[in-house]
Amino acid sequence: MAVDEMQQYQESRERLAKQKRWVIKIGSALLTNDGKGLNREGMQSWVDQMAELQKLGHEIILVSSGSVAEGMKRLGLKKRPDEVHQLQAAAAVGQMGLVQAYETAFGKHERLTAQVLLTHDDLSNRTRYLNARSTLRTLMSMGVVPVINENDTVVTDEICFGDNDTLGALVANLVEADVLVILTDQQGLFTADPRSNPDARLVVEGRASDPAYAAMAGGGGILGRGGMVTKVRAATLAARSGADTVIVGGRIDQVLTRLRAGELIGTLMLADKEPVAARKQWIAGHLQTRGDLILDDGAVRALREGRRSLLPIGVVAANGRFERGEVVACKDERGELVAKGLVNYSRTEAVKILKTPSSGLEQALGYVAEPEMIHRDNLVVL
Ligand SMILES: Nc1ncnc2c1ncn2[C@@H]1O[C@H](COP(=O)(O)OP(=O)(O)O)[C@@H](O)[C@H]1O
Ligand SMILES: N[C@@H](CCC(=O)OP(=O)(O)O)C(=O)O
Repeated sequence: MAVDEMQQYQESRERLAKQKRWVIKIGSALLTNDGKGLNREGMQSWVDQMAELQKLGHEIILVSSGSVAEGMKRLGLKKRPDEVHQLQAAAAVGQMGLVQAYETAFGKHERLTAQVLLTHDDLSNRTRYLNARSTLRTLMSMGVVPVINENDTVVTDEICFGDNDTLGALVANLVEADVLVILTDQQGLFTADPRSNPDARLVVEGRASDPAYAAMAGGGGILGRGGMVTKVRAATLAARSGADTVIVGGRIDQVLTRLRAGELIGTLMLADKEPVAARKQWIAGHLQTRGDLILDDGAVRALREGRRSLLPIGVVAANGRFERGEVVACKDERGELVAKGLVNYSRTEAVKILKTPSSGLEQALGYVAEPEMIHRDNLVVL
């Protein structure tokens, strides 16, 4: 490796180490001791490291596979069932063991965990997306570690394909993570599948948008079956909201704390844009507006000059038909477009809280979903 190349790689790792919010995905291939139930020793070690990262000020969200493998052990199944309903049943049985194991492991650090089961559909439905986002944000603010897995009882595509990598990336988008770490059974992404190509070399760093990496990636093993293809795709998805992805060997001693120390381990796949810029481009470009909020002059100034959130007190009218989580246009009283954003309240709710100070929301609605009408991270000023 050339000296300046090495220096550039080192600098990227130091930047990575300082990032605050990490989604950590642990794959079946690692978690399950080659199919003999959960690898509890490994789990305790990753949990110890996550607790260490939390002490250093990082926010941690865990996406963990392993339910099918643990269910197989509990049910005494020798091989992974071919029938989907049996896989679903195994996942439901195994999920109990999985969350028990994490709760015990984090309990040693006096940390609580929370079980969150999601489907891809939950994350493409705007209302459910915002609900999941608020729950996860609240858990994080309480210092609780969300332990997320696919809800295999209600969806079957992923369980057949064995792909929690995509879920990891969608969660990274959902919580606007800075980093997605994918822990797996290989040291990282190699130029070809190392199981069949002994000459394959480890990729140290690349851009998530570079199509060359998809071509290097092959399918997976018997337990976790998505392979590297889904990990590379996950890096591309995570990059949409600006998260960098590291694909790295979970068996590397102290893997997470070493990433935190800026060590050059695994493969770093960089996003092209900063997180907020990426998210705003997504809001501005891809989503249709469902209604209009009319803002008073003070609110227009707060958005244009102060880069603030839009509060209900500055909204004088709400037109159209929109639900929580949909995109609305924000206009001034002359009808000129000021901004677009993901609204926290439906139109029916919004009309009840026009010109209302944050302290009056509970009285007007009977509950408070969020103090802002639109949070500034979800707002694109035009
Ligand atoms: N280019 C590659 N570099 C590294 N591993 C690869 C590559 N192509 C395919 N693989 C395979 O992907 C597997 C990891 O994927 P998978 O079994 O789905 O793991 P997990 O359960 O962690 O998601 C590795 O064991 C490896 O054999
Ligand atoms: N949700 C299931 C399957 C997910 C799965 O195996 O994904 P992966 O670890 O990416 O290969 C489980 O927890 O076993």
